[in-house]
Amino acid sequence: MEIDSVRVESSVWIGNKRYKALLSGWYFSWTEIDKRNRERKTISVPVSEVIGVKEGRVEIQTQKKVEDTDLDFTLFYVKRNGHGLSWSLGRTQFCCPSRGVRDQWTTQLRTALKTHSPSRPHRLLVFINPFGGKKRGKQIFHSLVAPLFELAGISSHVVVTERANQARDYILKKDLTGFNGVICVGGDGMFSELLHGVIGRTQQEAGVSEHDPTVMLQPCDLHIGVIPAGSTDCVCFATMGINDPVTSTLHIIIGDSQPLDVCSVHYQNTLVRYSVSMVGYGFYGDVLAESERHRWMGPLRYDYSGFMVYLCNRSYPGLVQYLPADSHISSPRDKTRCLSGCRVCSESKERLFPHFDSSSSLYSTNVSQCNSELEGEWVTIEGRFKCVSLTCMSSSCPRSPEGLSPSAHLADGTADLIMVRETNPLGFLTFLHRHTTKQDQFDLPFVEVHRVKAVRFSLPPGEAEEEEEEYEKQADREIQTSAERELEDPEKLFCGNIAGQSQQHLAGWKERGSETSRLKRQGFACVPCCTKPRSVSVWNCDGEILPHTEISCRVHGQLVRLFARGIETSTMQ
Ligand SMILES: CCCCCCCCCCCCC/C=C/[C@@H](O)[C@H](COP(=O)(O)O)NC(=O)CCCCC
Ligand SMILES: Nc1ncnc2c1ncn2[C@@H]1O[C@H](COP(=O)(O)OP(=O)(O)O)[C@@H](O)[C@H]1O
Ligand SMILES: [Ca+2]
Repeated sequence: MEIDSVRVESSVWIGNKRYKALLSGWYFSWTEIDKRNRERKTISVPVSEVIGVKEGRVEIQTQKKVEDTDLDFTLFYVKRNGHGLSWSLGRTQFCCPSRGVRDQWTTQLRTALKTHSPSRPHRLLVFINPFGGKKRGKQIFHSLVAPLFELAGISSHVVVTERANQARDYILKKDLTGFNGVICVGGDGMFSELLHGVIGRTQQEAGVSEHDPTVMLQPCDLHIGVIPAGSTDCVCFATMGINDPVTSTLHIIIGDSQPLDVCSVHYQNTLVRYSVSMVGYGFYGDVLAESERHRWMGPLRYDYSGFMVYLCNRSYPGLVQYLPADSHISSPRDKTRCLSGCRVCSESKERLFPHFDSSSSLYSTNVSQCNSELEGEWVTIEGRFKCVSLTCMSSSCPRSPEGLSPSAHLADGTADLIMVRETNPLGFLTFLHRHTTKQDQFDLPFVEVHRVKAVRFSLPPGEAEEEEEEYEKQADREIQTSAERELEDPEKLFCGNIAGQSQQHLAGWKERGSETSRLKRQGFACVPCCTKPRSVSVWNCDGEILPHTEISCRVHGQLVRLFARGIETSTMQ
């Protein structure tokens, strides 16, 4: 074996073939040597993508040695499948000429791993929503995720949630010392809980008021990981290009880091919620409100409700004001894509954090800095809309592989405002259908899209009071909705599949249900489709119904970090 400060090299065997193994700089590679000593095919793995090195011949699932030998070691690494977005665990067994050489390889590889991957997590806090999506969260974690964490030497503390907001409250209140990240196994709603916990805690610790809509929020260090097990899984899909638990787990293990823009939603001077995917009024709000009554359908509830709400053919009056972003940097119709290593996003960092103090890793929360982000001329648009949506990222998901706004950026400090004016049913169907194809959904006469830093929505003066009064009356008659009736008989929520679930689980759902009915009493939530005229819709904020109609939204560039790297272009091994 040859070792110098930058290279380690030796002959090894894989099966009955001889190879030259080489560790050089950032890469470990092995090249087949044929019988005439000529070099053949090389496989090269970046050290940063090595998952683990084990002595002996080790199986993936059991991690047990299948044969006790002093000469072998097994390398586990990231393997790209298909177009490269889907990752799986690669495994290669190497046989060395002597035990000494084997021990040197394992030592050198482990040292290289520490040097080249300093930001890997060692301890993670994991929250599993047992009821998200198709209710397979626990199974996904224990069969696919936990064995990989163990292989990579990551320890985890697992909390299976028993009620809504348990994960958020845990992050806000408990001691998180020693954790390098928080992970959710669930959908966008579960991600949103972690988002609120992490942002809230960071602001508490930094002494920043989340309610002040003009304040510069403190960016969060604690990384968030998403193992998709929900209904839409938009956050996962839009940051990785795929919804696959193993791919997500591998991104977490290697400590990938992707900054993400977050939109804060305020009602007057109170923070209502944060959003990363969609704040949507009109169609998307109505779909969500309708879908809550059909939760028992699982992910299909959105397709069913989408169809029902489409048939209602509603449009709503509104006054939209927005603060445009710098159109010289990028535009929602520039046909570009935010991909891994995106130039627009990396160049945004300096603009977003001009006073970053690298010695303390703190960002000055100077209000004047923040106000400079809020400088510019507001634009006002009034009309009747089928929907008004704001998205900080593309919001691509399996239902819409290109997303709500295909050219939006994950971390540029802007969001895209999409306004779809009142149109005929066929026109709106064309708009919706284009979300499922590569056709431009903005190339329609009744659609407007703008890249923005902030948005305000209100009901047009005059019309507002009259219509809200009428809506309040309608909503009062709807207090006893079918959702409530289902909650009185919670087994229906789970489609009869309730055996073995604790009362506490039901209480969690009940808490959500009573929140929904409280909103209904206030006249904010949806009433059964099509039966009555309505002039006020609701806001869908990452899958939660907001309790206010008149809101203001502001984008906070790169506020949180995910264990992800953005969507990679094809990089086959
Ligand atoms: C004729 C075909 C029409 C197809 C229309 C497709 C449009 C899809 C746009 C999807 C945007 C998704 C934005 C993400 C929203 C999620 O945060 C939210 C909650 O997800 P989860 O917690 O996983 O349940 N999902 C939704 O609001 C569902 C919207 C579905 C609209 C049809
Ligand atoms: N144990 C639980 N019981 C009831 N609700 C829960 C529980 N754990 C999490 N939740 C809530 O369920 C909502 C939906 O969860 P999510 O994982 O996003 O699934 P889905 O994608 O199917 O909507 C989230 O908003 C979360 O707050
Ligand atoms: Ca953005």
